[in-house]
This record gives sequence, structure tokens and C-alpha cells, in this order.
Amino acid sequence: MLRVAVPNKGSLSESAISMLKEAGYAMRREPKSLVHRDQRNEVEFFYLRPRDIAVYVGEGILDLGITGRDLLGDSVTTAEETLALGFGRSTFRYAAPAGTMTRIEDLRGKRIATSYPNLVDRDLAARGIEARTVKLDGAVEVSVELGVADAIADVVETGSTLRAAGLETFGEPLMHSEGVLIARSGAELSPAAEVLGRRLKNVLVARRYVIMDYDVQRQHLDECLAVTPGMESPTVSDLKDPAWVAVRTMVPADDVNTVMDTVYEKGARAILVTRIGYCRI
Ligand SMILES: Nc1ncnc2c1ncn2[C@@H]1O[C@H](COP(=O)(O)OP(=O)(O)OP(=O)(O)O)[C@@H](O)[C@H]1O
Ligand SMILES: O=P(O)(O)OC[C@H]1O[C@H](OP(=O)(O)OP(=O)(O)O)[C@H](O)[C@@H]1O
Ligand SMILES: [Mg+2]
Repeated sequence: MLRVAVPNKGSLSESAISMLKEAGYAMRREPKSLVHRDQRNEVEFFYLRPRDIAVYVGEGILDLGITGRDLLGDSVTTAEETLALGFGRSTFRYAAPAGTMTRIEDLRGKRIATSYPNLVDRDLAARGIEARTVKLDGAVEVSVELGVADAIADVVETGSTLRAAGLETFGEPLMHSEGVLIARSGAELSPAAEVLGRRLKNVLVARRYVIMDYDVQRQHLDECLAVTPGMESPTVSDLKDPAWVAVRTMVPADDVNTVMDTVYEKGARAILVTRIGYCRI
């Protein structure tokens, strides 16, 4: 039976669970259960702390897991990202009291509070900067005011926690993070693991794309197809009126209104957009 780790709480948990549900897997019914067996799909789900998930997967105890890219980066295990899942997006950044630091080099010789010491130590080493990381479990933003550190390195989503603590980011982010599917590095995936990966990938496609249908006169077809090239090749069908054709194609959901305006201006009519419920691309 395939064994899969899912975040049991925190920012990634709800989105990971709803994505797996959308992919047809049965999730735990009790909010505190730590294990749930999906008999129909023959998958056993383990609800674990997101930080621990890379350890279980890297050790080969569990086959797949969902965690944060930043947590994977901080772990010292041999697990690797196999699919970016598009939720729980954040950046991982250095910050210090407003006006005190402007460049990452300013961290030289300073104390940096973080819950991600391996990620930070690796970044500093790559830059040739010697500094001391102070490992804290959370509420890292308040550590500078309390005097245990001079700067912090932490997850930034909206930036409101930083601002409330009088801190400002500086330098480029160490990482852009999001929820990711992970597997043991170099492991050969079982057919069931391949299926789970494919299902999640197609949940993303269904969320990110829509189906667009429109009619257009043959003389304007190429112009319209240039704007709606589809994923592989759009379907072009004859209509009863030989001067017209019908086009069916996939369009990124974010662009749908712009694309409709453009093909309309190029002569397309009867433009209809349909959401994708489920798919396998
Ligand atoms: N606003 C956010 N705050 C914290 N983590 C976030 C946020 N948005 C996304 N994440 C991601 O969630 C993961 C951290 O999850 P984790 O459950 O350890 O901490 P948490 O969401 O802060 O929960 P808690 O600290 O309450 O246990 C990281 O991959 C991080 O990038
Ligand atoms: O940029 P923002 O939108 O403000 O979000 C980022 C903050 O949220 C998280 O903290 P969390 O609430 O998980 O508390 P913690 O520090 O105890 O983990 C994270 O560690 C940052 O502090
Ligand atoms: Mg937290």
C-alpha cells in the first residue's frame, strides 16, 4: 500500500487536504486522526508535522509527502521536490530593525534568529558571510526587540508580522516557497505513486486552465489561433456555413478575459468559456 505524509496542521494542512480530496482520495474524518486508510485507492495517509515530513520521506519510511519547499530546504534528508503545488506561497527573507541593515553583507558577525537554521547557514556559507544563527521555534520577529538577535530570517507572506515588529526586509529572498510533493531522492516511484503525482498535477491543470470555444471565419482563423494556441493543438471543426469554423482550446484562467477581448476583436463570435472539473492531460 502506498504511504503518503500530509501536513496535520499549520498553513499547508487545509490546502493539501483539499487538493488530495479533489484528486479523489479519502481524507481523515476526525480532525485529529494521525492515520487514515483510503481502501479504494489503496493509499495510507499519515498526518504529520510539516517539518517532519521530509525526514520520513527521505528515510524511505513513507513513499511521498506534501510539505513546504523551505522546510524541505532546511531538512538534511535526501528527499526531493517532484511537483510544485501552487498553495501556501511565501518568501523566506532576512529582516532587521528598520534602517539598520540594507545589504546581506551587513549580517557579517551578527546574530540571526530563525526557525530554519540549516537553510540560513547554507545561504550564509554560499555568500562567504560568517554570522551566528540562533534557533527559535517561532514568533521569531519579536526576538530582536527582546535582544537575543540582531536580525531574523523567516517566512514572509503578507509582511504584516514584520511591520508590526518594526522590521524591514533586505536583500533578495533566500527562497520562494510553496507546498510541494516530495519523494526520496533517486527512488523509483511505484505505479500508485505515479498515479498520485499525475492526479495532483491534473488538479492544478483543472484549476489553472479553462476551455474556450468560439466560432470564427476561416480568413481570421490563424490570427485567432495565434492568441489561443492551446496546450498541444486546438481543435478546429467545420461548421454548416463553410465560411466559418469552430475552435475549442485551453486558455490560462488568469488570462481569460483578455484573450476573449482579443479574439473578439479579431472576428471571433459565440465565445464560450467552461471551467474544467477534472482532467488528465
Ligand atoms: N503565513 C505563513 N506563515 C507561516 N508559514 C507559512 C505561511 N504561508 C505559508 N507558509 C508555509 O507553511 C510552512 C510552515 O508550516 P508550519 O505548519 O511548520 O508552520 P505554520 O504554518 O507557521 O504553523 P504553526 O507555526 O502555527 O505550527 C512553510 O513551508 C511555510 O513556507
Ligand atoms: O508575512 P505574514 O503574513 O505576517 O506571515 C508570516 C508570519 O506567519 C508565520 O508565523 P506564525 O503565525 O505561523 O507563528 P510562528 O512564528 O509561531 O510560527 C511566519 O513565521 C511569520 O511570522
Ligand atoms: Mg509558524
